[in-house]
Amino acid sequence: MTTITAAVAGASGYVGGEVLRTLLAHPNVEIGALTAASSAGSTLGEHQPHLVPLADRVLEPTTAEVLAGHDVVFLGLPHGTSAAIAAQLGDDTLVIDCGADFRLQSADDWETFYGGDHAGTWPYGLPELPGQRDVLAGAKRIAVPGCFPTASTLTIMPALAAGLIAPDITVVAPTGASGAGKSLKPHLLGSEMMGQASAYGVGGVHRHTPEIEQNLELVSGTRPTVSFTPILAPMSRGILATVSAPALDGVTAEDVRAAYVKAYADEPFIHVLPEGLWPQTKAVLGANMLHVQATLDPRARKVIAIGAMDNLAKGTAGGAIQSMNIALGLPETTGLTTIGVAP
Ligand SMILES: NC(=O)C1=CN([C@@H]2O[C@H](COP(=O)(O)OP(=O)(O)OC[C@H]3O[C@@H](n4cnc5c(N)ncnc54)[C@H](OP(=O)(O)O)[C@@H]3O)[C@@H](O)[C@H]2O)C=CC1
Ligand SMILES: CC(=O)N[C@@H](CCC(=O)OP(=O)(O)O)C(=O)O
Repeated sequence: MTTITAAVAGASGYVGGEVLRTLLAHPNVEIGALTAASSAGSTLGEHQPHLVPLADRVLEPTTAEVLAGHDVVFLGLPHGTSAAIAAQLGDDTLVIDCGADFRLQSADDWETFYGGDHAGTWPYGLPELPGQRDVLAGAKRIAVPGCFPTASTLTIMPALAAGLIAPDITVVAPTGASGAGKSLKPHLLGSEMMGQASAYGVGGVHRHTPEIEQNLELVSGTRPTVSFTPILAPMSRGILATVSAPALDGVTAEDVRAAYVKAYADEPFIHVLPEGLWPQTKAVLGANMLHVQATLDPRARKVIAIGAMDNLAKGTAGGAIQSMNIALGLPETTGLTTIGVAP
């Protein structure tokens, strides 16, 4: 059996932790160096108590010297820090960046939504996009999508691809606190977020907006308008992407259902729910899985699609390992579970 060595930078963070949890179940992977910043020198168990098999491993500083020599390096680092590290890792290493630095194709979009210089564009790790598995096969650099772009794109993609909707898409998406990472932020204190839901990034300013548009342009050939509103909900993990768009003349609920069933019939990590059932975030917790359902609102003449996904699993670590499998020529589903944790 092929054995792959994998290092994880940012191992003390939420993404690093979920990458490691997933890699521990991967039959081909041997876990190598684990790195962090302020936590270097401490053990992984101090930060990730659930990762018992790695509890005694000591976190090293995040340097190219420590990360070199592995087949795969996962970067779970803050925005803006990946490019310098990646530039020092040779083309014989597969570098998988879970941050945003290499996701966008347009330097203008980067400047508008992130500011500063655009580091570049890497093969985009969303295998379900048209033609993307070919792009990822043999890739040596992969940009893991943002969590909202994965959920939103996959939730509306079949309706757009089948020509059922106008390119005027609205996304409203409750999400859990883990999406913001581990570092202390006042609005994520339990006293602030327990028992309430609150919108943020309102008015087309959230940085995932151009990424969703970029993905959907690949689907339909023209760039749609996306109005995206995220909502912080009192949960740890999860996204419930609620996506709507005007239905074109003559489109029926049966057309919508048929488009989703057909589009995702062979996708191992997307489950179209039986008619009448709607996605729930708990059903996909810890799973590399999107649950999706769609219908027509006949009075408003809108297609309504809802997708549930774990932001850290299919939304980051699971998606990253799915793309890794494709890049390395392994079966795409290796080491990935589709079974959630509920209630
Ligand atoms: N959370 C999520 O749902 C998702 C996150 N992402 C992206 O993944 C990346 C990591 O996110 P997340 O795990 O949530 O964040 P966390 O804040 O939980 O973890 C950040 C990690 O990066 C390390 N780190 C911090 N500063 C530096 C630095 N200057 N150089 C090297 N390492 C550093 C931290 O180490 P230490 O503990 O020692 O400070 C920690 O291990 C981000 O780019 C984020 O945008 C992508 C998709 C979803
Ligand atoms: C609750 C919360 O703050 N969620 C994050 C999710 C983004 C994310 O994790 O993706 P990136 O890799 O692009 O940072 C946010 O909206 O910014």
